[in-house]
Amino acid sequence: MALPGNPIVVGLSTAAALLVATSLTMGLFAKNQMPVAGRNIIVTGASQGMGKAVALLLASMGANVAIVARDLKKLGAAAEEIQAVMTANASKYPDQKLAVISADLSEVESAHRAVAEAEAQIGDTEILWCCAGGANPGFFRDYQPSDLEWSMKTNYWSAVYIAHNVIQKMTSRPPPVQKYPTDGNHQRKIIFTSSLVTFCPLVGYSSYAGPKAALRALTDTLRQECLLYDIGVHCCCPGSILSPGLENENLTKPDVLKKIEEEDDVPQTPEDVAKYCLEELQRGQTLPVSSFIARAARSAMVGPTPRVGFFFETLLTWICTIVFLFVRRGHDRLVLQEKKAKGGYPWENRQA
Ligand SMILES: NC(=O)C1=CN([C@@H]2O[C@H](COP(=O)(O)OP(=O)(O)OC[C@H]3O[C@@H](n4cnc5c(N)ncnc54)[C@H](OP(=O)(O)O)[C@@H]3O)[C@@H](O)[C@H]2O)C=CC1
Ligand SMILES: CCCCCCCCCCCCCCCC(=O)[C@@H](N)CO
Repeated sequence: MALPGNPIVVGLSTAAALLVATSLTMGLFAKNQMPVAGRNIIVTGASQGMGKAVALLLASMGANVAIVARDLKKLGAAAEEIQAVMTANASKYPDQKLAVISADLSEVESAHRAVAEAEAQIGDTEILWCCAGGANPGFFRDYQPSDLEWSMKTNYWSAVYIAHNVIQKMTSRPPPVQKYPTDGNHQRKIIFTSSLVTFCPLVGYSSYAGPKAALRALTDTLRQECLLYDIGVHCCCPGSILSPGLENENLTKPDVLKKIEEEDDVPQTPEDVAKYCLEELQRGQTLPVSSFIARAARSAMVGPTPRVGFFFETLLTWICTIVFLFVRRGHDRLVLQEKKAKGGYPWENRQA
């Protein structure tokens, strides 16, 4: 037979072919899909937690940054840290700009004002990264209607009003000339922040999972429309972040949810979340995650959303679809234990 007989040659060429195939699918040879140096970026929720870490990271890489949140005192403290990073950068990236904007983004007029002020100070928006959000965990039956509305405003409208305004502005003018051109993709971008909860809804997050899943659905839909405008649309889905927001929500978090989170999730620092989400964005991932657990959950829930690293991600999809059956049953079991601890259904012998 005329097959290449030498096993070393066969072995080496197979290995080389596999390496090239995986490297291509894993995006190793791919271009940077999100260069940030010299670009104008609005970061919302940037006075603390993940948003502040994102703003600091982008500033350290040479971006012009506009930070938006409500409380001016917290904004001022964050601005000092960001300004220090920019000052240290001055020789590499001269004239880096920082804008500090106080606005309640859940109000449409304030959201529009925030964009106008940001653009007056740092220039036309090239990237909007929405981090503002927060959770008020509890049981659905115990919420007031206003609690449910609060979550929708805080997580959904605070991102949608500003993104809508920025997209209208972006599509009415051509992309700007790059101050630091690279061979990467300088496409403009909208980035939302959802949560791992959008892949694995959990007891206690009934007010939060809806708006966060809505952001993911919006991302998929808007990504498709934005092919018309060459604007990228992405939605970060991190697990627990060691932020002031998490400390605060833990004060009212149901015990059963705390238990699930302690067992299944390892909280990350805001800095790690910012770093890994940015790496995923630079690889072009539509739903960036920052931990393996979130990546596993995403793979089971990715559906038609584009994925980077198709072969590996699809293999993970097959495995995690099965694993998820057991994970969910484990969570259900913890909920049933909670029912027992509480003395049955609420209308029976209920203690709490
Ligand atoms: N912490 C976690 O465990 C996880 C969080 N997430 C999500 O990641 C994002 C960041 O979370 P985290 O780091 O905990 O954030 P924090 O809760 O610590 O901070 C929230 C930020 O958003 C701002 N903000 C809140 N509401 C508004 C509003 N209406 N208008 C303008 N700014 C607002 C806050 O400032 P101010 O109050 O002054 O307005 C603050 O800067 C959120 O979207 C969150 O849902 C996702 C997964 C896990
Ligand atoms: C295939 C296997 C997948 C397994 C997945 C199991 C995940 C369970 C852990 C859930 C952690 C919740 C993190 C998000 C919290 C959040 O968004 C709030 N803290 C907001 O502030």
